Amino acid sequence: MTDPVTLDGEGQIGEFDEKRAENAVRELLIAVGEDPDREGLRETPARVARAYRELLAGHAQEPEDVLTTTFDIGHDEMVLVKDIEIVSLCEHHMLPFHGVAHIGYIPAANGKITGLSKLARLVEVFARRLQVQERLTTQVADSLMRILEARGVIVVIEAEHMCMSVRGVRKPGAKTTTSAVRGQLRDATSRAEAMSLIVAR
Ligand SMILES: Nc1nc2c(ncn2[C@@H]2O[C@H](COP(=O)(O)OP(=O)(O)OP(=O)(O)O)[C@@H](O)[C@H]2O)c(=O)[nH]1
Ligand SMILES: [Zn+2]
Repeated sequence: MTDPVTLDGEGQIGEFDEKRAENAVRELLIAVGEDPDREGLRETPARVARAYRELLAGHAQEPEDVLTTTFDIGHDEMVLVKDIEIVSLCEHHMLPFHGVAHIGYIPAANGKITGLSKLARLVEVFARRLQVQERLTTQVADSLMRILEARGVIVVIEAEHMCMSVRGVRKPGAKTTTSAVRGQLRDATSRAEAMSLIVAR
């Protein structure tokens, strides 16, 4: 039998086994004292399995799959896309965390830039995996540096974790901010400038 969930460092895992996920949800329903065969729950294992397939679709994708369209328009100043809504699944509790990502980069010296929507698609690739917010942030930043050969990158993610709001410590509204800054944007002045654009409303 192949091992279906072997994580490597980049979060690539095996095929999503929908039947196995369904069986697991059925077991969970029994474990919490429910009758999985009652009318309202009959289709639930299949629905939940489909939901997880969707929420974890990024495990089957690579950043290269979405950072495809590149143009050379000779723009060499920062490009910043703000308030990209994200939903991810925390790997500790498998509960969602949701919020916004802000992504800025200084294009390569050869002026290679990508389509604006591709930045949002890139976040999706990594958000639709079992994650911690810090890793999500650094994976987006490192992919942009590597694939676009960007001269600098800043990624800031602000999110609320359901595992902190609906259970455990129960602090709804608490927001976590993470950032990853690479290349030329690490310079104090550039970093401050980028941050001021990100916080400006
Ligand atoms: N750094 C980091 N921590 C996270 C993230 N998502 C969830 N956590 C934390 O992971 C930790 C897991 O702690 P544990 O003590 O093993 O689990 P727990 O008993 O459920 O912890 P509580 O949430 O405090 O009840 C918790 O403190 C969560 O808040 C994340 O994206 N980044
Ligand atoms: Zn959690």
